[in-house]
Amino acid sequence: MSSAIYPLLLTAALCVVMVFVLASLGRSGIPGVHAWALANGAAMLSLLLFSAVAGLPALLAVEISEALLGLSICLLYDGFRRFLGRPTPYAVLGAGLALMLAAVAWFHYVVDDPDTRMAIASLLHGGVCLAIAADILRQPHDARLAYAHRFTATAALLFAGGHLGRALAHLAHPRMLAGAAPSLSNSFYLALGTVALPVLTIGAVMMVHERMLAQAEDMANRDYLTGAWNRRALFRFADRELQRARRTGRPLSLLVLDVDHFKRINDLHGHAQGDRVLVDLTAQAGAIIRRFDLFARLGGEEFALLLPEADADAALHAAHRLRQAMQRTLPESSGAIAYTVSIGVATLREEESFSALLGRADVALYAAKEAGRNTVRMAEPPDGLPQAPHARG
Ligand SMILES: Nc1nc2c(ncn2[C@@H]2O[C@H](COP(=O)(O)OP(=O)(O)OP(=O)(O)O)[C@@H](O)[C@H]2O)c(=O)[nH]1
Repeated sequence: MSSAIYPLLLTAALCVVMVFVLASLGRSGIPGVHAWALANGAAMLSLLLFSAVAGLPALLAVEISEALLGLSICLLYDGFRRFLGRPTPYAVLGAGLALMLAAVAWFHYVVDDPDTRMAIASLLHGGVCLAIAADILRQPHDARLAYAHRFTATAALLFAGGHLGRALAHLAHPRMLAGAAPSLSNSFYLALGTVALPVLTIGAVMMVHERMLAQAEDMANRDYLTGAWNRRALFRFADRELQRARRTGRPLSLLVLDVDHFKRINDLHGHAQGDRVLVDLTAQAGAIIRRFDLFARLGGEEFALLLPEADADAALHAAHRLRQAMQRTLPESSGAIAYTVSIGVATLREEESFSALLGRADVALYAAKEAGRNTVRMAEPPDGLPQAPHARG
């Protein structure tokens, strides 16, 4: 048995392990997992055929094994496209695979030229690896997913470069890589060709894990109905911001807002329409707030907006903008749904806890309700300064 067979068998075994790993992620419902498992299955069969080459008919040893290996890289690509939420260009992939197989058969039966055969197969693999890297790099993603994305894109780029280099080497130096004696370049290209699929599958599994972690984090920190941060996330974020404000001496403000006569909206239009108001209000806030502000649902129809680096004037300005943006009428078949909000504003005092700040913002909200609703009220200012203006509009 040639020593070149061992890496092939080892990689085939790795592909089997990858199928089991991916099967364990099947329940996650994350798109792409099944395609990646099929890719590893196809690669495993192909590698077994390649390693049994001496005892096989030529068609199985060359065309079928190349077809399975080509199919495996195309399935891998399909998995990444599904994962990234993009349609797979099946026609292009199918045409590429068919062309590669036709060329392989030509350079097998018409002109027996193993170098050109290998170069053509490497071109397909290199091209697909390049497409995988480009798709991952192009996809905008959450910072929490950056590590696995970077790992996989870099690996795909390296494999693309390796495959393309291998194709050139076969074309430029026929027979250089086909010798039985294991030269450095021979071993390098063999290793490269065989480990690409398991390594890219490991990248895919890392990407799935990171996405699942981010989803679990969102489930723990986000409000299910509106997608706003929840009370738990607000308190954790506030704790960090409070410490930062103390350390840097920068201001920190909090807005508490509540939908006016929300019970009436529910009674008049139904609970589902009430929910719609809460979702709409969250979207309005999302369009206004800064990247580092945190908008959270405290519960029911009450929300909070934490404004790092905002003093009383800036917070009041933000509150007026929000109040205006949330004076809305939503079209509905049973009659338009009009809603408004009242807002209480407080700016952090020295040595004040977040609960105390929230309490003062709540008192200011109550004052806004008392003043007739659809208005903004400021909590009593820090250190006995005069009351900030709180005109409607
Ligand atoms: N649709 C919907 N209603 C909710 C939700 N959570 C709480 N509510 C309702 O919100 C209403 C709050 O009513 P109240 O606390 O009386 O306040 P309000 O009618 O908004 O009156 P003011 O705040 O004084 O202007 C109650 O009827 C709750 O059932 C929710 O997630 N969806």
